[in-house]
Amino acid sequence: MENVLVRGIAGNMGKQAAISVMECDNFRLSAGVDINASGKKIDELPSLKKAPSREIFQSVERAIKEKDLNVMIDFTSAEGLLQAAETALEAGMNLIIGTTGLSENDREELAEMTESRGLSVLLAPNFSLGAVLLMEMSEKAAEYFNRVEIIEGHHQGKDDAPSGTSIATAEKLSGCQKMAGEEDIDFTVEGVRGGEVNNVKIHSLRLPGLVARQEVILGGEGQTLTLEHDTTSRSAFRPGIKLALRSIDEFDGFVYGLENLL
Ligand SMILES: NC(=O)C1=CN([C@@H]2O[C@H](COP(=O)(O)OP(=O)(O)OC[C@H]3O[C@@H](n4cnc5c(N)ncnc54)[C@H](OP(=O)(O)O)[C@@H]3O)[C@@H](O)[C@H]2O)C=CC1
Ligand SMILES: O=C(O)C1=N[C@H](C(=O)O)C[C@H](O)C1
Repeated sequence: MENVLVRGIAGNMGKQAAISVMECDNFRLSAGVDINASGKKIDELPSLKKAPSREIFQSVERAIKEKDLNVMIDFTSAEGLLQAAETALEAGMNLIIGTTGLSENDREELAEMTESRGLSVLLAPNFSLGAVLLMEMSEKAAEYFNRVEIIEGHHQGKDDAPSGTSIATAEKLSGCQKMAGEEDIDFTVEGVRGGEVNNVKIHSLRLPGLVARQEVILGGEGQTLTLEHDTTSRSAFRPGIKLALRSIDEFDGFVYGLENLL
């Protein structure tokens, strides 16, 4: 039986991660970490009433002192993530990270600290299988189109933009921009053409009523192709989190993207 710590357990996704652990044989929900909920028990959190009555700690250091832990799942924010990851790796834990907002440098640092300790880390910007398939299909479609742009939409509480998923998608599609380069347009409103990752334009919506969505729109001579994925409930992320848990002992080193486990 492997003991799992969920960091960010009181948040939207921490709860989904906790339920995923409870639904996986051979894994036990042993503890949580969360800034504001520390001192409470997991089963005191709304929507986790059926969870085991285990402690929520203030920090990973504290959790490690009190518990024997094998895996950490992280859904928090980019700030402080590398430090927490290093502490968990130092204690010999494998990591599943869903937190977004990390830079390319952060990813490289994570990869280095993973390899040097011979442990396993999965960093996945999206655990919903549909979103992962959308990325894969977009990459295939991009072979046949000249241009591509991404529109991503999320709830207003999201603290990073553009989304981790859109960044990962743009990184897969950069080869598509055969006619890339600044358009010959007078921009009367600054920023109106969106932001850019690897030459791919990304437009970010933040609106009440949205959970998460992404459109990849490819343009070619006389036609466009639109691939769209909508997450209407965060339960969509659970099958991917469970897949990550069941796979965590089957690979070594740093893996970026759930598609590598499919
Ligand atoms: N990979 C994927 O499939 C998905 C990834 N995400 C990503 O997951 C992350 C979390 O999203 P979401 O659950 O919606 O966010 P929430 O704000 O709902 O949850 C985050 C939780 O983590 C806590 N927290 C933040 N920083 C720390 C810290 N340093 N130590 C301990 N606890 C901390 C927060 O506490 P407090 O509220 O007090 O700050 C909060 O309870 C985001 O980066 C988001 O983009 C989201 C959905 C899917
Ligand atoms: O913050 C969210 O909600 C989500 N974040 C991830 C991202 O940034 O891509 C995944 C999903 O879109 C939900």
